[in-house]
Amino acid sequence: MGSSMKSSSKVPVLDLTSRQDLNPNTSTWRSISREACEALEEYGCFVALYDGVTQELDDSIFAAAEELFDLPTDTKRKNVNEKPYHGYVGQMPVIPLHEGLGIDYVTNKEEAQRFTHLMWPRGNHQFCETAHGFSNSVAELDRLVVRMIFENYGVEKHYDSHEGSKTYLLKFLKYLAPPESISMPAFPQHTDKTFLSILHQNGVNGLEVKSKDGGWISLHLPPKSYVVMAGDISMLPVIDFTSPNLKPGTVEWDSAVFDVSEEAFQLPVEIKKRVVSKRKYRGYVGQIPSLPLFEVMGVDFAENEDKVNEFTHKLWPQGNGSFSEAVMSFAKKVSELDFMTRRMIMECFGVNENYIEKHLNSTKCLVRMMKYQGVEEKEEELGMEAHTDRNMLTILCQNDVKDGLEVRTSDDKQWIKANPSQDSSFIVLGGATLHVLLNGRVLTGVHRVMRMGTNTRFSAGLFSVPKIEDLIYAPEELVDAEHPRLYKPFDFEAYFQFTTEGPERRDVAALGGYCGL
Ligand SMILES: O=C(O)CCC(=O)C(=O)O
Ligand SMILES: [Fe+2]
Repeated sequence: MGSSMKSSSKVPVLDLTSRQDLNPNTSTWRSISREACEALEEYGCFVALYDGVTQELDDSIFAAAEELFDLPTDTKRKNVNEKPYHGYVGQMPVIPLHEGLGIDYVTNKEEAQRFTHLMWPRGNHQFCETAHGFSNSVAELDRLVVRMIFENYGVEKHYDSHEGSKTYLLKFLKYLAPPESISMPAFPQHTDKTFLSILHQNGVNGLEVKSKDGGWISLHLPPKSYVVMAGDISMLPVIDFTSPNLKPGTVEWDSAVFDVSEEAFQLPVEIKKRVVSKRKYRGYVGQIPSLPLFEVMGVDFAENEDKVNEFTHKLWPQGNGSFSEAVMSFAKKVSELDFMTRRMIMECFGVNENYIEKHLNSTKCLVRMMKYQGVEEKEEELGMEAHTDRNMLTILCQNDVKDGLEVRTSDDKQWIKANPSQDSSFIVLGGATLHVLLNGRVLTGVHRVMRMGTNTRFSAGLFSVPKIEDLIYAPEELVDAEHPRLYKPFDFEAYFQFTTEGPERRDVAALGGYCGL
């Protein structure tokens, strides 16, 4: 579980109390915002001094926690939640000192009441008021910090939609003292799967954060302080490409894209099999024994009306205009983002204009619609195995089931949830072809889909794929003494074929073996 080396660094403490009179557009606001972001970049957290929670609530929240943990285990177990670590956690052999109970959607009064009623069927007004009141006060701190972050990074126009799409979970956490005062982890190292987490504790220290040098920093928290911790979701950069014409997340978009894919997947298996292709990952794929939750429909040449209609016709001989229309408009709209992104990347690396033009016209569109059945159990289940994409660029979006896609960090140590930051977000992934074309300048990220929760997740992706006739090679301007040419020109189709002959062949390492110099 990693080393226990201590670090001498200190996590910054920022004063966010009312004495600072924090108002947007003041210099204090801007400088504290900058400090907050610097701390999040450096340590992934900071300590906030905050007086928005009254002394009374501060006292009563820990009394409430004690009262809650004192309930019989069977009662606590009634708090089930399909999301891991949201319901009751306790009596786990690997973390014997720990117990946790989550109240999901706690800032909503009815939800706080529902939880209270579940634990105390005869009612516990005091508990409910405390949990709800404390959460609302801490949510104010969350909103303050999120506003600071958004403004500091110049994306304030997305603040409202971010806020609108957010819900709050209050977690009560208890850690028993270890026996005979030996020091042992009460909870293993991890990152939070949230955007931000805010932690408050009674007078007993224990939380440690890992610094960039790998050492552990112990947090000694003064009274009225809160640890503001960046979760995985804020680790992925968000880039604003908002265009008035591209409106995912709207009812129209969702119904265009995800309704038709639902309709297609509802067809009987024999019909879906009419579009099975010899080429894996095209046409229909489903009923894979190792991935029972997963099905996909891939429409190749989605920019070409005849090809799309031909595909549609195989599924619906009587025709289905809305399916063809949805596939083509998805391809057209998302291609704009694909072209823009690829152009920006290439311009950034100094690729000449002629090559960029030629390159942009050398791809075709594959639209893939994916379905991942929900799961009953509390456990996570694999929806799509870990892999890298082979094409140029992949752009993904999903229905209202945001959880699922995860990307692995380049040190291979962690999986980060790639949840969209808001309804209108797309996830952009570079494929192996882009990696070759840019002479290794961009990485090809390993990603997978994990399912949890009972709802069915639909995702849709635009895959820009080289046309068969073009050889892929890095232009001269990306090759110099510092960046020797890494790969021979390669034929995408032949490479694709190579990768289908064994799962390990999709690794970037295998790419080196295939066409490395
Ligand atoms: O469904 C998703 O979000 C991921 C799909 C994916 O990685 C793929 O089709 O290559
Ligand atoms: Fe993928």
